[in-house]
Amino acid sequence: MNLIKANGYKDLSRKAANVISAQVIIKPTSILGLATGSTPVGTYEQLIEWYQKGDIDFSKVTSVNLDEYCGISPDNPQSYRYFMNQHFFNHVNIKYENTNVPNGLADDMEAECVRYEQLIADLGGIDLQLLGIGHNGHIGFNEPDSSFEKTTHVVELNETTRKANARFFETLDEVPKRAVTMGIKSIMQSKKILLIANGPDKQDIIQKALFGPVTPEIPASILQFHPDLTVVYSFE
Ligand SMILES: N[C@@H]1[C@@H](O)[C@H](O)[C@@H](COP(=O)(O)O)O[C@@H]1O
Repeated sequence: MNLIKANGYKDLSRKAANVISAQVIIKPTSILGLATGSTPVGTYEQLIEWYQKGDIDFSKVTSVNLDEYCGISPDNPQSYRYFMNQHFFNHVNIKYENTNVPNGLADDMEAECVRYEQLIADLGGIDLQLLGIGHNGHIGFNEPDSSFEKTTHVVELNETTRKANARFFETLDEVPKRAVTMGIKSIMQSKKILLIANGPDKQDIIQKALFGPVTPEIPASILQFHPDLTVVYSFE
């Protein structure tokens, strides 16, 4: 595990963007696993800035996002597809057809999970997966559970997660109750993982996830077993 302490959010964003940038420069056809949430926003901003300066080229990159809410259309500003377009895809030269987010509106969610998992396999797996972390240790939307759910699946979001995400919605009632997420196996099979955590409220869960027992009650704790994990954090 490679632990990198950053001095505040701007520094964290720059350091995380450096890891992604190095990946894309070394392998322009990289498969990037991308994440939503407030933490990666600064990382995307930094990457956009470097793209605009001509330092990084996304034209051959393919992306696969971790998760999406069920029952929300891609045009809905609260959807993760919309988030990715707004915060990243619309500002760089990644080809839209090479960007993938699970379809939360699929009629048959089971089939959508199978399709998404197969898509990742057909791409040859993820080269670098970016992850944030929820206060309960969730990664993607893999919520604390009695076992590690392996592949892409539909989850019932728990109350802490819905409350934490309610800030993006008008009311808590509007926060979807279900989401589709890559599973632990999908994430763990990524060749490299970059976990980012920002703010004093993430210190406790990072401590538990990285240095406590590996348990599905703290989904991120499985990352201790990943052979190429980089964690960039700032608890300021
Ligand atoms: N599904 C996302 C996660 O992928 C993200 O890591 C988490 C933390 O978000 P934030 O970075 O806003 O704390 O929020 C959501 O639940």
